[in-house]
Amino acid sequence: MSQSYFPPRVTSPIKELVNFSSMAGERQMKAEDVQEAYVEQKDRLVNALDNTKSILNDIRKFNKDEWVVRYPQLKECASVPAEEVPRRRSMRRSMSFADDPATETEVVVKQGMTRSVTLSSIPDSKEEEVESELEQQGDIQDDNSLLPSSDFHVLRLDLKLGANSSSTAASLVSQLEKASIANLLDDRIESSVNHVDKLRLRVEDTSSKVLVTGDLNAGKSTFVNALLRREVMPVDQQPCTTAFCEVHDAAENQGKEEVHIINEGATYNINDETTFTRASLADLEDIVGDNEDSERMLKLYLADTRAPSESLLNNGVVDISLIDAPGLNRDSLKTTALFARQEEIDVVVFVVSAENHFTLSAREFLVNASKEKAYLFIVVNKYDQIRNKDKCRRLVLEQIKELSPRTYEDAEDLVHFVDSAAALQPFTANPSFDDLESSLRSFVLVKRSKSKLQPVTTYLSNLLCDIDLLAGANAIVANSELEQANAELAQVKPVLEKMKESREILEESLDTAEEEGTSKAGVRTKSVLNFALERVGQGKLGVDAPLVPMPSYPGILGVWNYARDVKRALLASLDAAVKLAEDEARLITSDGVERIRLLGDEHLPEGVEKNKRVFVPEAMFSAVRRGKGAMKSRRSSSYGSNAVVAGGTLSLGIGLAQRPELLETTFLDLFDAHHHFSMYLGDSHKGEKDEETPATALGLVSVGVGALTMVGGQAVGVKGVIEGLIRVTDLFGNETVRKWAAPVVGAFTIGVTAYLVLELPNSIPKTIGRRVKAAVLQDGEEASFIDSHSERISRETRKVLRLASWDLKGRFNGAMEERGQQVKLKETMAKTASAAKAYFNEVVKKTEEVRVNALLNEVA
Ligand SMILES: Nc1nc2c(ncn2[C@@H]2O[C@H](COP(=O)(O)OP(=O)(O)OP(=O)(O)O)[C@@H](O)[C@H]2O)c(=O)[nH]1
Repeated sequence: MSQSYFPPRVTSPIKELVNFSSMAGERQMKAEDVQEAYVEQKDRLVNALDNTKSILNDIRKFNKDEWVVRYPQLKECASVPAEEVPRRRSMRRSMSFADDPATETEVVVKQGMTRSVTLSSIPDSKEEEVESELEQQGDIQDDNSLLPSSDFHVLRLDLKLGANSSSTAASLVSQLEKASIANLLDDRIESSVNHVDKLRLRVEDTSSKVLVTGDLNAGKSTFVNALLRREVMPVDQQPCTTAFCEVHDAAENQGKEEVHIINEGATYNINDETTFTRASLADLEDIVGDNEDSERMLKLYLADTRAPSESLLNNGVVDISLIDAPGLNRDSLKTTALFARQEEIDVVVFVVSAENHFTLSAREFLVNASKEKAYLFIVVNKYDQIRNKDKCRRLVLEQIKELSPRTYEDAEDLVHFVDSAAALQPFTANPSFDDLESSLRSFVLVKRSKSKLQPVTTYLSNLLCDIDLLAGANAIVANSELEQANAELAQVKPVLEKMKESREILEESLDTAEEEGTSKAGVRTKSVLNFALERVGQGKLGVDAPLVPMPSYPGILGVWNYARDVKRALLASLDAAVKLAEDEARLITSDGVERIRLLGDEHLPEGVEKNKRVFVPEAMFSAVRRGKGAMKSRRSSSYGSNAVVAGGTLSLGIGLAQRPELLETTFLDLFDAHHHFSMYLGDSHKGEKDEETPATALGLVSVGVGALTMVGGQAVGVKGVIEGLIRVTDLFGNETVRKWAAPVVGAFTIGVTAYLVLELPNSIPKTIGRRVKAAVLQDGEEASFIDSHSERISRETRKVLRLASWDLKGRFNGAMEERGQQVKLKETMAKTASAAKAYFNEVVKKTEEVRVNALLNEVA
């Protein structure tokens, strides 16, 4: 006798159930063992379900709070053509993710003893190691059913992805964000958790339901009565059963024998009186008769006084309930078929009359039911009525072979030819019915394990396999993100450290550059202006290449204009000297800016944008030419907004040659009495060339001219001089004066003439130069010409250098902040990825533990 309700090569306790069922004669004795094995495996599965649920809930939480769980997709490696590679190569898979189908990573799917799948990225697993490992598993791979699945079973998302997916579908999916897919996955996991809850309830449910159905009048009620050894169900030659009568042990109803008529639309609850109406067993026939057309559900509680080893209901092992269903007439076929498909129906017992064999409706029912349950228990009733029993047996079995092949294979256990009516006769031996009863008991018990535990086992195996795939793939992603973050950290962190270290040095260097540039510009300005002023003081042009040349002496008649032109030329040369100083400052500033640029090159990390600002030396000191036109031209300047434009302030000197008060020419410009007196009295300044000039008559002339200026005031022209002379001659009216005046006038005349002829061309520039020098050095309340220019130019230089230095500092600080943020980001990324990697590896470990503890490895 072979019994194969389970696949071959099974070593679990369930296998013992099978063995039990195949050992005729020992069935009753082993009933307790069966139950024990069942309970053990049930407990293991309940435990596994609880642990799996906790893993799933944990993944959901992790997905929500810590890590967006990626949904992997495995397919055959496109790079390895199937016909060219050894079989073991099929373990290589190409992994992509639903949110990024274009990026594929080759992975190795390590096949365990079961459907468990361990993923590892190619670099993680040494090629040879993998190959040899796979070779060792050769025998397992020969079994196609054990080949690793390249996709999810339970947690599959309907994303229309995969090896055969069209590019359109793939591109559509690629638009899905990681987070949306993680949400879809979360929903899927949630429904899986709910299913786990349902499975747990089902596994914990100790009852087992046996549905008895068959053709009209086939003897179903008689058969149920025979099993109960009591005439409980109404038996009639007329078709009578229209209700579903579910028979339970009275122990479930506090030992009370009773009928509960379930109220229409109510969900039966034995503890809720509103869901049913109580009735006496004696009224059952009437109740069934009254409800002929309503297909009511009745609950019958019966006390079976027989020993547990004999009784089906009171078997001491499981709570079995028998359901006497209406015959398969046209109206109830559908209802019964539907009923048979319900999950809680563990066993379908089909009663067929030996006289009629299988009717059309019976065939239809059997074909459908065998799809659902595979094994059916068939009772060929009224066998006593058959004369040619062998022929009947042969014909019935042939039909069963056709209708339910699996049942036919185990016909010895599952197909019974009996006389149910005779079984009800007291004290009459009925071995065939006893055999049927015994087989049915075993079948119910074994089927119970099968029907209740197998779906859980299969579901759990698939689910754990999916969790493995999910966790393995995410561990790979986490690992690659960790590596990437660490690699990026290795690049960015030293840069940041270096920047931190060099920040102070850079700031100091920039301050130095600014200070040095500024002071150099100031010093140079002073030196240039000093030199120029010195020369001007000597009556020479302040610069070698003057804008206005020194005029040539035009003769005595043009002396006035000559003095004015000399003054203008000298003043213009001072202006040119200022310009020269500015030009030098420009060069110094350029050097400073370049120095700052080099500091930037030295201290700024790679990839930082170069200074967009352009230093335009010409734009320096441009604001001094203020006025509407100047401002306008600056605004419309071609230097653009990024040009370093630093304007100086209008101070002394710029445009000296344009300042009317300085240009004003007086006699003092021609004859500097004070100077000549000083010279004459030997109070000249040290170092002045005039010091060497001998005190001649010219000195006296100067005195005269000085007097003249006293008379004529400051602003006299040639006309003024003549008028002065006339006024002097008036003095000659006086007698005393007339006496000594003659020689004086004579000397004066000679002196003036000599002076005019000989000295004026040389003395005018010197005099004017001296006066100009004195004027620009003591210009009102303002600082001296040299100091104010030096201050202005150095301020301007500082402004430009500071701007360049601030710009560099800004970019340096910006770059440092950016690097700091990058480091922070990468550190967080590395931390998250590292935690995720550890977490998913732990999940893989946990699922393996669950699998091992639930003995799933042995029954898969
Ligand atoms: N000789 C003989 N008669 C039987 C046997 N089983 C049932 N009967 C008779 O067949 C008739 C119908 O039996 P039921 O048990 O009412 O049949 P059923 O299938 O429950 O009928 P419905 O529920 O109305 O479809 C009754 O008269 C029984 O006495 C049997 O094994 N041998």
